[in-house]
Amino acid sequence: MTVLLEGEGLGKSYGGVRALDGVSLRLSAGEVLGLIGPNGAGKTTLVDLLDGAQPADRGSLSIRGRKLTGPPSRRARAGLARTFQHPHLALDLTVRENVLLGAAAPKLAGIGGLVAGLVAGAFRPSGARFDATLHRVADALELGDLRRRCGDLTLGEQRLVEVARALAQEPSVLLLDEPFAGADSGGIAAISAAIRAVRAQGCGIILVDHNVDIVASLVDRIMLLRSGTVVFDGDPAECLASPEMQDVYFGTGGENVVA
Ligand SMILES: Nc1ncnc2c1ncn2[C@@H]1O[C@H](COP(=O)(O)OP(=O)(O)OP(=O)(O)O)[C@@H](O)[C@H]1O
Repeated sequence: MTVLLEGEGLGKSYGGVRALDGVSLRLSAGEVLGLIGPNGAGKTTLVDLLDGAQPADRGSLSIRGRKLTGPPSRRARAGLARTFQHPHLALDLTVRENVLLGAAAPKLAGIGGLVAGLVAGAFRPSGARFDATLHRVADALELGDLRRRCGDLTLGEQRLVEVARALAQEPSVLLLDEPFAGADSGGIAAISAAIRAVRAQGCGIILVDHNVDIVASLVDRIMLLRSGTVVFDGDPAECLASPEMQDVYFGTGGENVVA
C-alpha cells in the first residue's frame, strides 16, 4: 500500500510537560488509524504537530515522500485536512459558507494560489464545482438546511459541519480529533459512513476518540498513547485485549512531566 504520511521521532514539550516524546507513525492510503489513550496522553498534540497548528520540538514529517513543514494552510495544500476537538467554525456564517471555506482552503494556501484562484474565478461561491462538492458532502453528512447560521446549531450539528468542511477539502489525509463527541446516534452513523466512504477512495484517516468501541469498529490499526509515547501499535482487537490497554486504563497511569 502507498505510504501517505510518515512521522519520525516527533517530540513536543509545553514548559515542564512532555506532551509527546519520540512518536513515529506511518499512515497508508485507504488506511484508518485509531489514536487512543487517556486524557493528557498526547493525542491532540500529535494531531497539532501533523497539521502544523503547533511546531514540533523534534522529529520530521513527510507526505507522499515529500517533507511536510510550515503552517496549516501550506499543509492543507499538500492534502491534509483536520477537525478540532472543539469545533472551529465561523459561527456568524451559514452551514453552506463554512463548508465552502473548506472547499476553498487548499487554494487559499499561499499568495500564488490565491492569485491564481482569483484569476480563474475559482472562489465564486456559486461556482458549479464548489456547488457539486458542497452538495456531495452535505448529503453524505445529512446537514439539512444549509442556510442555518452555525452559531444556532447544537454541538453535535457543528461537529457534522466541521467534518463536512474537512471533507470538502478533498484531502488525501484526514485528521479527525474526537468527531463523535456530542454527536447523536444519527450523527455518529453519518460520520462513520463518511469515514468508510473516503477510506474507500484511498484517503488515509487518523481518528482520535475516547469511545474505544466506535474506534475499534472503524479502524484498521490502533496506536495507544500513554504519557506521550506509543505503548501499542497494531491490530484493533489485539490492542483491546492487550496488557498495555489494561495497564493504561486500569493500571497506575503515568505522569508526563519532564524529569
Ligand atoms: N497548549 C498547551 N499548553 C500547555 N500544555 C499543553 C498544551 N496542550 C497540551 N498540553 C499538555 O500536554 C499534555 C498532552 O495533552 P493533549 O491535549 O495532547 O492530550 P490528549 O491525549 O489529547 O488529551 P484529551 O483526551 O484530554 O484531549 C497534557 O498534559 C496537556 O495538559
